[in-house]
Amino acid sequence: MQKDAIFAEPLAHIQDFRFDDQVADVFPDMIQRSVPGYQTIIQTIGKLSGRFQQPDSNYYDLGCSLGAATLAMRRNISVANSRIIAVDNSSAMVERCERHLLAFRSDIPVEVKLADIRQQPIEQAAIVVINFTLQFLPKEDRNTLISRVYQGLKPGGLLILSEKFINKDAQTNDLLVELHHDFKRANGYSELEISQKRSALENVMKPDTLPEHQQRLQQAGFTSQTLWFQCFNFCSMVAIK
Ligand SMILES: C[S@@+](CC[C@H](N)C(=O)[O-])C[C@H]1O[C@@H](n2cnc3c(N)ncnc32)[C@H](O)[C@@H]1O
Ligand SMILES: O=C(O)C(=O)C[C@]1(C(=O)O)C=C[C@@H](O)C=C1
Repeated sequence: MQKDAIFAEPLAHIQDFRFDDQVADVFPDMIQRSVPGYQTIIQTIGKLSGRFQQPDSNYYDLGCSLGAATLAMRRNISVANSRIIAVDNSSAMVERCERHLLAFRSDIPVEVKLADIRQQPIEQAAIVVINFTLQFLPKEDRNTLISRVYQGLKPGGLLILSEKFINKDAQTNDLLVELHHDFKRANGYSELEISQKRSALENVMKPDTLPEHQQRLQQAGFTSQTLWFQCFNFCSMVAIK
Protein backbone atom coordinates (compact mmCIF):
# COMPACT_ATOMS: atom_id res chain seq x y z
CA MET A 1 0.00 0.00 0.00
CA GLN A 2 1.35 3.40 -1.06
CA LYS A 3 1.85 5.82 1.84
CA ASP A 4 -0.03 9.12 1.91
CA ALA A 5 2.54 11.96 2.04
CA ILE A 6 0.51 14.47 -0.02
CA PHE A 7 0.60 17.19 2.63
CA ALA A 8 3.98 16.28 4.17
CA GLU A 9 5.99 19.16 2.64
CA PRO A 10 5.09 22.85 3.05
CA LEU A 11 2.91 23.95 0.12
CA ALA A 12 3.20 27.53 -1.19
CA HIS A 13 -0.46 27.48 -2.18
CA ILE A 14 -2.95 25.00 -0.75
CA GLN A 15 -5.43 24.02 -3.44
CA ASP A 16 -8.91 22.70 -2.76
CA PHE A 17 -8.89 18.96 -2.06
CA ARG A 18 -9.69 16.84 -5.13
CA PHE A 19 -10.02 13.12 -5.70
CA ASP A 20 -7.37 13.10 -8.43
CA ASP A 21 -4.69 10.55 -9.40
CA GLN A 22 -2.40 11.60 -6.58
CA VAL A 23 -5.13 11.03 -3.97
CA ALA A 24 -6.45 7.85 -5.61
CA ASP A 25 -2.94 6.32 -5.52
CA VAL A 26 -2.67 6.64 -1.74
CA PHE A 27 -6.38 6.46 -0.86
CA PRO A 28 -6.43 3.15 1.09
CA ASP A 29 -3.63 4.43 3.37
CA MET A 30 -5.17 7.93 3.60
CA ILE A 31 -8.65 6.83 4.62
CA GLN A 32 -7.38 4.18 7.04
CA ARG A 33 -5.18 6.72 8.85
CA SER A 34 -7.74 9.56 8.67
CA VAL A 35 -11.13 8.08 9.47
CA PRO A 36 -11.51 6.48 12.91
CA GLY A 37 -13.40 3.20 12.63
CA TYR A 38 -13.20 3.00 8.83
CA GLN A 39 -12.42 -0.73 8.90
CA THR A 40 -15.25 -1.42 11.37
CA ILE A 41 -17.66 0.51 9.15
CA ILE A 42 -16.65 -1.42 6.02
CA GLN A 43 -16.95 -4.76 7.85
CA THR A 44 -20.36 -3.77 9.20
CA ILE A 45 -21.55 -2.77 5.70
CA GLY A 46 -20.72 -6.39 4.83
CA LYS A 47 -22.69 -7.78 7.78
CA LEU A 48 -25.66 -5.50 7.05
CA SER A 49 -25.65 -6.62 3.42
CA GLY A 50 -26.08 -10.22 4.54
CA ARG A 51 -29.03 -9.19 6.72
CA PHE A 52 -30.82 -6.81 4.34
CA GLN A 53 -30.31 -8.58 1.03
CA GLN A 54 -33.47 -9.21 -1.02
CA PRO A 55 -33.69 -11.22 -4.24
CA ASP A 56 -34.10 -9.37 -7.56
CA SER A 57 -32.64 -6.12 -6.21
CA ASN A 58 -30.09 -3.42 -6.86
CA TYR A 59 -27.35 -2.40 -4.39
CA TYR A 60 -25.86 1.08 -4.73
CA ASP A 61 -22.48 2.39 -3.58
CA LEU A 62 -22.71 6.18 -4.08
CA GLY A 63 -19.26 7.79 -4.02
CA CYS A 64 -17.57 4.40 -4.26
CA SER A 65 -13.90 5.55 -4.54
CA LEU A 66 -11.90 2.31 -4.86
CA GLY A 67 -14.91 0.10 -4.11
CA ALA A 68 -14.29 -0.96 -0.51
CA ALA A 69 -18.01 -0.90 0.37
CA THR A 70 -18.92 -2.57 -2.94
CA LEU A 71 -16.53 -5.43 -2.18
CA ALA A 72 -17.93 -5.77 1.35
CA MET A 73 -21.48 -5.97 -0.04
CA ARG A 74 -20.53 -8.36 -2.82
CA ARG A 75 -18.90 -10.81 -0.40
CA ASN A 76 -22.06 -11.01 1.69
CA ILE A 77 -24.86 -11.14 -0.88
CA SER A 78 -26.04 -14.64 -1.78
CA VAL A 79 -29.61 -14.20 -3.11
CA ALA A 80 -30.60 -14.48 -6.78
CA ASN A 81 -30.62 -11.61 -9.27
CA SER A 82 -28.47 -9.14 -7.38
CA ARG A 83 -26.71 -6.27 -9.11
CA ILE A 84 -24.34 -3.68 -7.62
CA ILE A 85 -24.08 -0.17 -9.07
CA ALA A 86 -20.97 1.71 -7.88
CA VAL A 87 -20.85 5.41 -8.81
CA ASP A 88 -18.12 8.04 -8.55
CA ASN A 89 -17.44 11.24 -10.48
CA SER A 90 -13.65 10.95 -10.19
CA SER A 91 -12.14 9.19 -13.22
CA ALA A 92 -9.00 8.46 -11.16
CA MET A 93 -11.13 6.54 -8.64
CA VAL A 94 -13.35 4.78 -11.19
CA GLU A 95 -10.38 3.44 -13.22
CA ARG A 96 -8.73 2.00 -10.12
CA CYS A 97 -12.03 0.72 -8.75
CA GLU A 98 -12.67 -1.32 -11.89
CA ARG A 99 -9.18 -2.86 -11.73
CA HIS A 100 -9.52 -3.55 -8.02
CA LEU A 101 -12.84 -5.38 -8.43
CA LEU A 102 -11.40 -7.61 -11.16
CA ALA A 103 -8.83 -8.90 -8.67
CA PHE A 104 -11.61 -10.71 -6.76
CA ARG A 105 -13.90 -13.31 -8.30
CA SER A 106 -17.66 -13.16 -7.88
CA ASP A 107 -20.86 -14.08 -9.73
CA ILE A 108 -22.55 -10.84 -8.72
CA PRO A 109 -22.36 -8.24 -11.52
CA VAL A 110 -20.99 -4.83 -10.62
CA GLU A 111 -21.47 -1.81 -12.85
CA VAL A 112 -18.89 0.89 -12.06
CA LYS A 113 -20.10 4.23 -13.39
CA LEU A 114 -18.28 7.51 -13.87
CA ALA A 115 -21.17 9.82 -12.97
CA ASP A 116 -22.46 12.36 -10.53
CA ILE A 117 -24.48 10.64 -7.80
CA ARG A 118 -27.02 13.48 -8.08
CA GLN A 119 -27.86 12.18 -11.55
CA GLN A 120 -27.88 8.47 -10.69
CA PRO A 121 -31.37 6.89 -10.79
CA ILE A 122 -32.10 4.70 -7.74
CA GLU A 123 -34.49 1.83 -8.46
CA GLN A 124 -35.54 -1.44 -6.84
CA ALA A 125 -32.85 -1.01 -4.19
CA ALA A 126 -32.33 -3.38 -1.26
CA ILE A 127 -29.38 -1.32 0.07
CA VAL A 128 -27.89 2.10 -0.64
CA VAL A 129 -24.46 2.95 0.82
CA ILE A 130 -23.27 6.58 1.04
CA ASN A 131 -19.96 6.21 2.88
CA PHE A 132 -18.33 9.61 3.56
CA THR A 133 -19.65 11.22 0.37
CA LEU A 134 -22.79 13.27 1.20
CA GLN A 135 -20.48 15.74 3.00
CA PHE A 136 -18.93 16.67 -0.38
CA LEU A 137 -22.25 17.62 -2.05
CA PRO A 138 -23.44 21.23 -1.97
CA LYS A 139 -25.70 21.53 1.09
CA GLU A 140 -28.72 22.43 -1.05
CA ASP A 141 -28.47 19.11 -2.96
CA ARG A 142 -28.43 16.79 0.05
CA ASN A 143 -32.19 16.65 0.81
CA THR A 144 -33.05 15.78 -2.78
CA LEU A 145 -30.54 12.93 -2.89
CA ILE A 146 -31.74 11.39 0.39
CA SER A 147 -35.38 11.71 -0.76
CA ARG A 148 -34.54 9.99 -4.05
CA VAL A 149 -32.81 7.21 -2.10
CA TYR A 150 -35.94 6.74 0.02
CA GLN A 151 -38.11 6.60 -3.10
CA GLY A 152 -35.80 4.07 -4.80
CA LEU A 153 -35.60 1.66 -1.85
CA LYS A 154 -37.89 -1.36 -1.69
CA PRO A 155 -39.97 -1.83 1.47
CA GLY A 156 -37.56 -3.09 4.15
CA GLY A 157 -34.66 -1.53 2.22
CA LEU A 158 -31.66 -0.03 4.02
CA LEU A 159 -29.67 3.20 3.73
CA ILE A 160 -26.20 3.20 5.32
CA LEU A 161 -24.95 6.79 5.66
CA SER A 162 -21.50 7.53 7.12
CA GLU A 163 -20.26 11.08 7.65
CA LYS A 164 -17.90 13.38 9.45
CA PHE A 165 -20.11 15.71 11.54
CA ILE A 166 -19.90 18.95 13.50
CA ASN A 167 -21.46 20.05 16.80
CA LYS A 168 -23.12 23.45 17.09
CA ASP A 169 -21.68 23.71 20.61
CA ALA A 170 -18.12 25.02 20.14
CA GLN A 171 -16.67 23.46 23.27
CA THR A 172 -17.63 19.88 22.44
CA ASN A 173 -16.96 20.43 18.74
CA ASP A 174 -13.37 21.50 19.50
CA LEU A 175 -12.95 18.51 21.78
CA LEU A 176 -14.00 16.01 19.06
CA VAL A 177 -11.79 17.77 16.48
CA GLU A 178 -8.81 17.58 18.87
CA LEU A 179 -9.44 13.88 19.59
CA HIS A 180 -9.56 13.26 15.83
CA HIS A 181 -6.27 15.11 15.40
CA ASP A 182 -4.76 12.96 18.17
CA PHE A 183 -5.90 9.92 16.19
CA LYS A 184 -4.13 11.29 13.10
CA ARG A 185 -0.95 12.04 15.10
CA ALA A 186 -0.99 8.49 16.47
CA ASN A 187 -1.20 7.28 12.86
CA GLY A 188 1.95 9.18 11.91
CA TYR A 189 0.59 12.42 10.45
CA SER A 190 2.59 15.55 11.37
CA GLU A 191 1.12 18.88 12.52
CA LEU A 192 1.89 20.26 9.06
CA GLU A 193 0.07 17.41 7.31
CA ILE A 194 -2.94 17.81 9.60
CA SER A 195 -3.21 21.58 9.14
CA GLN A 196 -2.55 21.64 5.38
CA LYS A 197 -5.13 18.91 4.75
CA ARG A 198 -7.61 20.75 6.94
CA SER A 199 -7.17 23.89 4.81
CA ALA A 200 -7.50 21.89 1.59
CA LEU A 201 -10.81 20.38 2.79
CA GLU A 202 -12.25 23.62 4.18
CA ASN A 203 -14.04 24.79 1.00
CA VAL A 204 -15.04 21.41 -0.37
CA MET A 205 -16.24 19.36 2.60
CA LYS A 206 -19.04 20.88 4.68
CA PRO A 207 -20.21 18.48 7.38
CA ASP A 208 -23.71 18.72 8.89
CA THR A 209 -24.69 18.28 12.54
CA LEU A 210 -26.23 15.00 13.71
CA PRO A 211 -29.67 16.65 14.18
CA GLU A 212 -29.48 17.93 10.57
CA HIS A 213 -28.87 14.38 9.36
CA GLN A 214 -31.64 12.96 11.50
CA GLN A 215 -34.13 15.58 10.32
CA ARG A 216 -33.19 15.07 6.69
CA LEU A 217 -33.73 11.31 6.96
CA GLN A 218 -37.08 11.85 8.65
CA GLN A 219 -38.22 14.41 6.08
CA ALA A 220 -37.31 12.01 3.29
CA GLY A 221 -39.74 9.50 4.83
CA PHE A 222 -37.55 7.25 6.98
CA THR A 223 -39.44 6.56 10.21
CA SER A 224 -36.87 4.05 11.44
CA GLN A 225 -33.29 5.30 11.85
CA THR A 226 -30.42 5.11 14.30
CA LEU A 227 -26.81 6.04 14.79
CA TRP A 228 -24.97 2.70 15.00
CA PHE A 229 -21.36 3.98 15.11
CA GLN A 230 -19.60 7.04 16.44
CA CYS A 231 -15.92 7.68 17.07
CA PHE A 232 -15.01 11.32 17.76
CA ASN A 233 -16.54 13.44 14.95
CA PHE A 234 -17.16 10.52 12.59
CA CYS A 235 -20.34 8.49 12.51
CA SER A 236 -22.44 6.01 10.62
CA MET A 237 -26.24 5.84 10.55
CA VAL A 238 -28.75 3.33 9.24
CA ALA A 239 -32.29 4.10 8.08
CA ILE A 240 -34.84 1.44 7.14
CA LYS A 241 -37.80 1.99 4.79
C1 LIG B 1 -14.29 9.93 1.07
S1 LIG B 1 -14.53 9.28 -0.50
C2 LIG B 1 -15.63 7.88 -0.26
C3 LIG B 1 -15.00 6.65 0.32
C4 LIG B 1 -15.66 5.34 -0.10
N1 LIG B 1 -17.11 5.42 -0.08
C5 LIG B 1 -15.17 4.23 0.78
O1 LIG B 1 -15.98 3.70 1.57
O2 LIG B 1 -13.99 3.84 0.69
C6 LIG B 1 -15.63 10.35 -1.35
C7 LIG B 1 -15.85 9.97 -2.82
O3 LIG B 1 -17.00 10.63 -3.30
C8 LIG B 1 -16.76 11.01 -4.63
N2 LIG B 1 -17.70 12.11 -4.93
C9 LIG B 1 -17.77 13.32 -4.36
N3 LIG B 1 -18.81 14.03 -4.88
C10 LIG B 1 -19.40 13.22 -5.80
C11 LIG B 1 -20.51 13.37 -6.69
N4 LIG B 1 -21.23 14.50 -6.72
N5 LIG B 1 -20.83 12.33 -7.49
C12 LIG B 1 -20.11 11.20 -7.48
N6 LIG B 1 -19.06 11.00 -6.65
C13 LIG B 1 -18.70 11.99 -5.82
C14 LIG B 1 -15.30 11.39 -4.67
O4 LIG B 1 -14.77 11.35 -5.98
C15 LIG B 1 -14.70 10.35 -3.74
O5 LIG B 1 -14.21 9.24 -4.43
O1 LIG C 1 -8.77 13.71 6.81
C1 LIG C 1 -9.73 14.25 7.32
O2 LIG C 1 -9.62 15.06 8.21
C2 LIG C 1 -11.08 13.91 6.89
O3 LIG C 1 -11.99 14.64 7.07
C3 LIG C 1 -11.28 12.59 6.32
C4 LIG C 1 -11.86 12.38 4.97
C5 LIG C 1 -13.38 12.12 4.98
O4 LIG C 1 -14.05 12.25 5.99
O5 LIG C 1 -13.90 11.80 3.94
C6 LIG C 1 -11.63 13.41 4.01
C7 LIG C 1 -11.01 13.21 2.84
C8 LIG C 1 -10.28 11.98 2.57
O6 LIG C 1 -10.53 11.48 1.34
C9 LIG C 1 -10.55 10.92 3.50
C10 LIG C 1 -11.22 11.13 4.59
